[in-house]
Amino acid sequence: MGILEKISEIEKEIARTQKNKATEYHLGLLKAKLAKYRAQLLEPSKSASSKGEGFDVMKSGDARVALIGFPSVGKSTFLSLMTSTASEAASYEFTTLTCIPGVIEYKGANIQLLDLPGIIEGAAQGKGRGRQVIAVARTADVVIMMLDATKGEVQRSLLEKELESVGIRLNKHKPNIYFKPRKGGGVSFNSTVTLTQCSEKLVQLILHEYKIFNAEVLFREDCSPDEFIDVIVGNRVYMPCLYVYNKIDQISMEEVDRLARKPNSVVISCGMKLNLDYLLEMLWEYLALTCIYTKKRGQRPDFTDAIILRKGASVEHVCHRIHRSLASQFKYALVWNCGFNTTYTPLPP
Ligand SMILES: Nc1nc2c(ncn2[C@@H]2O[C@H](COP(=O)(O)OP(=O)(O)OP(=O)(O)O)[C@@H](O)[C@H]2O)c(=O)[nH]1
Ligand SMILES: [K+]
Ligand SMILES: [Mg+2]
Repeated sequence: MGILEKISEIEKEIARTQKNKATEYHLGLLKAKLAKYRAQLLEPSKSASSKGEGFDVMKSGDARVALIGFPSVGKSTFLSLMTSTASEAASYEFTTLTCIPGVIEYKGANIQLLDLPGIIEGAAQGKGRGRQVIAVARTADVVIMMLDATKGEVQRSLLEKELESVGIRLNKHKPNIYFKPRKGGGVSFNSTVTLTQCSEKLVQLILHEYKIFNAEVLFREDCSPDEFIDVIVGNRVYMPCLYVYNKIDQISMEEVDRLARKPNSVVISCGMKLNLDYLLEMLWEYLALTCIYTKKRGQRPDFTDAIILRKGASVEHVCHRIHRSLASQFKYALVWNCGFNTTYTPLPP
């Protein structure tokens, strides 16, 4: 049996297994198996053709945003609107076949925007250019999931499922579980909170499935078995995602209103250039970038030249951006109106 068949067998079994106390362990085990097969599926295949030409775009600028969506939702139209790069747009599906980079200049930052081919159901298993697209998505700082406002919600959940199945976690934080395999001593299990979804026995079972017999596990949060598996597997990507509903020129005001109220969502029309400014504001927020301006003694700051860093960056990060020798000679900094961490925390080596 091929991996795909095994995956589908397990998925079917999970679907037909009733969720209750008696089946809890069985389900946990199935999920662990499922995650294992998916991981195998994602291992780069030996044949060179799967790599796909036209997808290895260099990272550049201060941040990277990937455009993910079904065909013909308006991704290329959006790239051409927001950047000085033109990406061919047309009414037929799969107009775009490679990764097309553009740059959005905003608040002095250069944000790399990547137009990508449309993806469809089954993308994660290699349908269309799904795998290449998803591989690019993993390298982004934020994903814009572009949706056609005239089409149903099913698009959104299908794409979420595709990304989920390859270990991309949208708008979720890393589960707060301490996990450390060790040489001996069995599994030591502890939790600082009451657990309603996992138990020591279930954790043991899942670990055994991964052939881990010695480890330290500490739950600091009431996590689910899936979240625990994510921690064991380890290569998950936790990524902010903005759901962008395009083509609102085609739907009623009531419908626009309904979509706009959904969490993490923005409504736009590329055709009529509606709400694009607001989308940029939201994107900026999701990228969590901050502008730092330097000033000379007795002079006003130079607001035309910002140092762009992630929120949470330290003064040391700023030093490194200015000159790599600055941090070692650094004595103190005067910081105004800061959205960033002013304590001096040495960078990891
Ligand atoms: N009505 C309307 N049509 C739009 C809007 N934005 C894009 N379109 C149209 O939608 C069609 C598809 O646009 P593309 O930009 O090619 O879509 P895409 O997502 O890049 O498509 P693929 O590259 O094939 O995946 C084109 O005919 C566009 O003119 C919009 O806001 N409103
Ligand atoms: K198209
Ligand atoms: Mg396109």
